[in-house]
Amino acid sequence: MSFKIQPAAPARPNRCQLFGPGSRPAIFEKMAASDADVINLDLEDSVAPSDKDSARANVIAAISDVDWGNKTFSVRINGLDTPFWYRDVVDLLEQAGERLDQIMIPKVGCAGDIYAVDALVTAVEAAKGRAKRISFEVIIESAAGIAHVEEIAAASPRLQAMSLGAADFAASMGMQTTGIGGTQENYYMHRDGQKHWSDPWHWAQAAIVAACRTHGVLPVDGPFGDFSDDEGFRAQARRSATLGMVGKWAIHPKQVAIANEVFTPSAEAVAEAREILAAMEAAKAKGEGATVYKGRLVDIASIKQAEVIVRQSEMISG
Ligand SMILES: CC(C)(COP(=O)(O)OP(=O)(O)OC[C@H]1O[C@@H](n2cnc3c(N)ncnc32)[C@H](O)[C@@H]1OP(=O)(O)O)[C@@H](O)C(=O)NCCC(=O)NCCSC(=O)C[C@H](O)C(=O)O
Ligand SMILES: [Mg+2]
Repeated sequence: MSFKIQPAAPARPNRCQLFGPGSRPAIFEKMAASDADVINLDLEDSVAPSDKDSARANVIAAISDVDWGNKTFSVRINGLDTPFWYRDVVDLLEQAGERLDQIMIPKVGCAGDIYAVDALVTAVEAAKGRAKRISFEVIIESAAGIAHVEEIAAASPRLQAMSLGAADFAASMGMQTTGIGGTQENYYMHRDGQKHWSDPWHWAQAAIVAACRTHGVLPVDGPFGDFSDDEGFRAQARRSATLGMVGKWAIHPKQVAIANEVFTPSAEAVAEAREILAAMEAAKAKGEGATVYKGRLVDIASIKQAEVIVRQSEMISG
C-alpha cells in the first residue's frame, strides 16, 4: 500500500439513479415513489431547447412540492458548451429549497470544468446564505473526459460520484454504434467458426473505477438504452458491479428493481464474506496470515475483499 491512504467514498446507497426529463412533471411523483436511491431530474439532453426554461421551473417547483423521502436528489444541468448552464446553476441555487442535494455536470472534459461550476456554486451559496453545501456528480462521456479522468476525479471536494455516459461517449469516440451500453454486434473475437462477444465499455469503466477509488468518489455505470432487454441490463449491471461500480442509471422504472438487486450483495455473498472473516480470525489466533477456506487460499488481502462486501451490505441495510 502506498504511504497515501485511499480515501473512502461517500457512505450512502447509490445502487440505482432514476432519470426523468424535467419537461415531464407528470412522472415526478412516480419517480419519488420508486425504490431508486438517487433521483436525477434532467435539464440537459432529454429536454428540447425550446423547453429549457419551463423544465427548469418545473424542477425548482418539484424540489419543494414533491416528497422525495430519503433519496439523494440531483439535477442534471446543461453542458458548459451551452448558453443554459449558468442559468441552471443560478436559478437552482437561488430559488430551489434546501432539499436539493446534488448537481450533475454532464460532458466534463477537464478539471477546469468542475472548477468553473464550483466557483459559481460557491458564490451563489454564500450570497444566498444556503445552509447545505451542494455536492457534485459528473458524467464521463467524451474522449477528453476519459483522457483526463483522474484530474477530474480529484477536482473538487464537492465531487461525490462519477458516471459513464455510454451514448455521448460512443459519439465522441467515433464508435460505430447507435447502442447505449451493452453488447455491440460487431465487437467480437472469432475462433473456430464461433463469435465471442467482448465488452467495448470495459476499459472506460475500469479507468473510471480506478480514478474514483483513488480519490474517494463513487463510480457509477450510466444508461442502458434498450429498456425492453432486462437480461442485457442485468448482464451489464453485473459486469459493472464486478468491476467495482456501486450502481447504475435507470432510464425506465422497470430497470430500478434489477439495479437494486445486482448492486445489493446477496445473502449468500455476505454469509461467505463473514465466513472468510471468521476463518481469518481463527488463522490469526494461530499466528497464521493465510489459511484454506472451501479448498482455496484466503489471506490478509481476502479480509479486505470480504470487508468490501460486508460494508456494502451494512450500508444498504442502514
Ligand atoms: C423512455 C421513456 C420516454 C419511456 O416513457 P413511456 O413511453 O411513458 O414509458 P412506459 O409507457 O413504458 O411507462 C410505463 C409507466 O412508467 C412511467 N414512467 C415512464 N418513465 C418513467 C420514469 N423515468 N420515472 C418514473 N416513471 C416513469 C409512465 O408514466 C408509465 O406510468 P403509468 O402510466 O402510471 O403506468 C421514459 O421512461 C423516459 O423519459 N425516461 C427517462 C429519459 C431520460 O431521462 N433520459 C436522460 C438520461 S440518459 C442520457 O442522457 C444519455 C447519457 O447522457 C449518455 O450520454 O449516455
Ligand atoms: Mg450524455
